[in-house]
Amino acid sequence: MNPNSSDPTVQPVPASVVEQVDAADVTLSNPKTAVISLGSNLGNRLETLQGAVDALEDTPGLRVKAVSPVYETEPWGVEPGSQPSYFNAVAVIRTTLPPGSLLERAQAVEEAFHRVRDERWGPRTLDVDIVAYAGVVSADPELTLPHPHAHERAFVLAPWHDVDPEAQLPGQGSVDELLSALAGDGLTRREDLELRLPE
Ligand SMILES: Nc1ncnc2c1ncn2[C@@H]1O[C@H](COP(=O)(O)OP(=O)(O)OP(=O)(O)O)[C@@H](O)[C@H]1O
Ligand SMILES: Nc1nc2c(c(=O)[nH]1)N=C(CO)CN2
Repeated sequence: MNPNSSDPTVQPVPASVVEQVDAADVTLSNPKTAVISLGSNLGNRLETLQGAVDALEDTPGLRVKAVSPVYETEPWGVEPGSQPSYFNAVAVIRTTLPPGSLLERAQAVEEAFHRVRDERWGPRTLDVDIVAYAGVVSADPELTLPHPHAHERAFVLAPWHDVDPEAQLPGQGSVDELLSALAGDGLTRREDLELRLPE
């Protein structure tokens, strides 16, 4: 006899709960690769980018697998000369965090570096964007995947290409081709600077 069938306190688990638990198990046991873009154009830009890499590594369920070279870049999307130049880099991570939790962590790291949100594309101590999360494609404005501007930003594609020349931007094509289609102006690889991969 089924031992539960005579126990009135044991309710069947609703299918929706089983689905959620299964989905969580899949995430927990199955780390995903994600690409994070880092940018800074205020304060000590290199120190801030390194701090962000270290803070990401300090996140439970997240490992930084690669950090790109550092690029000095002209501010994109704003009046030329209206802001200081950026330092940009990308980090490739493996994580068991689902996308929404990764975004929360990214925003907490920005806040730790005193990021102030006022104007769109305004100058900032630190910007941490999720460029891509596994092959996920989503139009959710809270978390659009891949990042809605990634395909048109050489400051994202060039460092990503450096660490993964075969990379694909889900729904957009190869990073190599997307990068070739953009003028590489306003981007200088800073050979004299380096971000450390946390140990
Ligand atoms: N892939 C993504 N990565 C980070 N934030 C995202 C993403 N998709 C949507 N967002 C949303 O965008 C909002 C604004 O982000 P943020 O202030 O960093 O924009 P921004 O850096 O000024 O511009 P951009 O998003 O074009 O880089 C965030 O609150 C977040 O919810
Ligand atoms: N060069 C450069 N330009 C930008 C950057 C950035 O990181 N680098 N970030 C922006 C908003 O996320 C807007 N413009």
